Amino acid sequence: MDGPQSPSSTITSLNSPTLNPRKLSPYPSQSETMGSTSVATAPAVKAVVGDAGYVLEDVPHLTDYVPDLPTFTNPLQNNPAYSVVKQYFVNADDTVAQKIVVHKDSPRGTHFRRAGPRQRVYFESDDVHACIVTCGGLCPGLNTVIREIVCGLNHMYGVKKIIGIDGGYRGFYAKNTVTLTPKVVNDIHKRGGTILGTSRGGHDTTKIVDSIQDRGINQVYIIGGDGTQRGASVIFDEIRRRGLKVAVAGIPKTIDNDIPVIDKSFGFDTAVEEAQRAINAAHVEAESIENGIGLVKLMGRYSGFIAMHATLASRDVDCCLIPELPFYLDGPGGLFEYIERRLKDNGHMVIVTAEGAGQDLVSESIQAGNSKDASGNKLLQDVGHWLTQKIKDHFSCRNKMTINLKYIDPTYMIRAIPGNASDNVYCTLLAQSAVHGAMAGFTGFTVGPVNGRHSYIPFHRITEKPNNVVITDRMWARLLSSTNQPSFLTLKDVKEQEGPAEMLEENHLCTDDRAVKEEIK
Ligand SMILES: Nc1ncnc2c1ncn2[C@@H]1O[C@H](COP(=O)(O)OP(=O)(O)OP(=O)(O)O)[C@@H](O)[C@H]1O
Ligand SMILES: O=P(O)(O)OC[C@H]1O[C@](O)(CO)[C@@H](O)[C@@H]1O
Ligand SMILES: [Mg+2]
Repeated sequence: MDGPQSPSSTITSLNSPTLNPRKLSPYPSQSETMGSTSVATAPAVKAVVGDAGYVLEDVPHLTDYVPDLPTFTNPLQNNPAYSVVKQYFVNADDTVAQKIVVHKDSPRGTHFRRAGPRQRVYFESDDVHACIVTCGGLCPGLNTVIREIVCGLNHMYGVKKIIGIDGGYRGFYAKNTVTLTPKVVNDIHKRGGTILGTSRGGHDTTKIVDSIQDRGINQVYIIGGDGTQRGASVIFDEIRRRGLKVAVAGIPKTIDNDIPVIDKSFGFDTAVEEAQRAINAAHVEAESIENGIGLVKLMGRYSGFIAMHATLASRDVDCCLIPELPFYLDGPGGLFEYIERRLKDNGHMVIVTAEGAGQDLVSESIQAGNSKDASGNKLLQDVGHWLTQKIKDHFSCRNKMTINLKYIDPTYMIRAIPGNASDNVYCTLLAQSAVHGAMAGFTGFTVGPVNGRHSYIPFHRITEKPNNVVITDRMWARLLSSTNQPSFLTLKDVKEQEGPAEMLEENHLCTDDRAVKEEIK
């Protein structure tokens, strides 16, 4: 059987006694979303509950709200490249476990629908009219994802009508579109940025869905971070409310790696690799001069993954500061004391700070306004300049010690480069998984690897909370042991940081989500 739903177990509806979809659902209730026009709507959360605590958090399907849709043979069945591959098509029942470290009696936990091609599709190739949009900040690999969506649609499914939306969400209603063909996108993966342009703000749901409807678009590929996926979720809600046969697929983009559930985001590896160049430069500068300090600022608004991984990779870093780590400057166990000791012991040091680190401290000393960008994200104070000044002031005070501090801010240089080899392969898989999902009629999903297997994840799981570094986790312990920096933590801080035991598990960049487990209890 190859259909949208797993044949096993029960489909949990809005009235399920097992899960409480109102608490899980980011969507308004049916009565809230239904206007005067009456269309069939699917349950806000699709969950299949099985034995031993198994839960499939499924994604919506066009058949949930558009009745009697015909299906077609997947053209890949006759594609010379793919038809020879045994088991190329994904079994309709395949799901991917979010939790892979299990104990004898522990519940099997949350699963997601496995991504990949299905035997039957819900679009005829000639009828597909796809569009691609990129939103939010830049990230290495954006162009690769665009390229591979275009090539995947064209080469695998014979789709010819593909357009690009110019300049993010507002491009749907304020700009002309761009025609995308395999020829147009052939070389773009070698360039940084996005050939489609991007923007923050400008998300007008009604105008966007009007534009989708007016242009006859029936597959929407939305590449962007947490804000973008929130925008994609409300676009999907409106499309479903209007009863349109339009598949909405999100491809998660975030250089900060702050999207939960997925193993890691594309561009992250490239960013960590590129950050090594800045850290090397800081180290060369610092060790060439007496009491040299190299300070490098890396991206990471609320999540310090780039700083943490760049530090671990480099081994030249003596101190890493991230948004998740409360630190302090003065007194025993503080940053100044550590710098002094390190300079006395080693003659030089390298500090890496994520841009979001120490924002509370910076705001205390600089009268911070509450400015936001066009998407409503808080604009951060420059921790790099602030730290530079603070360190210089501290050591020059009463001629304490002569130091030489060099500050390097490579943030935009890192963000603007093309994806590296491994990110390019990763982007290809993301794009192809999104294409397979949309062709198979799935909608309202974000695609991404969960424990190494590409999966379709409902929007609300991606947007409900950010992925953060857990500083009571083993990865941060490795960092502390590599840098020898103070932990800056009191026992009380540790207790507050600690979640249940599973929060302390390692293996993945992403942190586990407890919401559903709480629901199931
Ligand atoms: N809650 C929301 N509802 C609808 N649209 C949103 C929402 N949040 C953000 N958006 C829209 O999504 C787009 C991108 O959002 P944002 O600028 O926050 O970047 P992002 O996708 O989070 O990427 P990144 O933060 O990694 O650069 C913007 O056009 C913004 O208007
Ligand atoms: O200057 P912009 O374009 O607003 O982007 C800066 C932000 O974008 C990010 O790279 C996320 O995409 C953050 O790390 C950073 O704070
Ligand atoms: Mg964001």
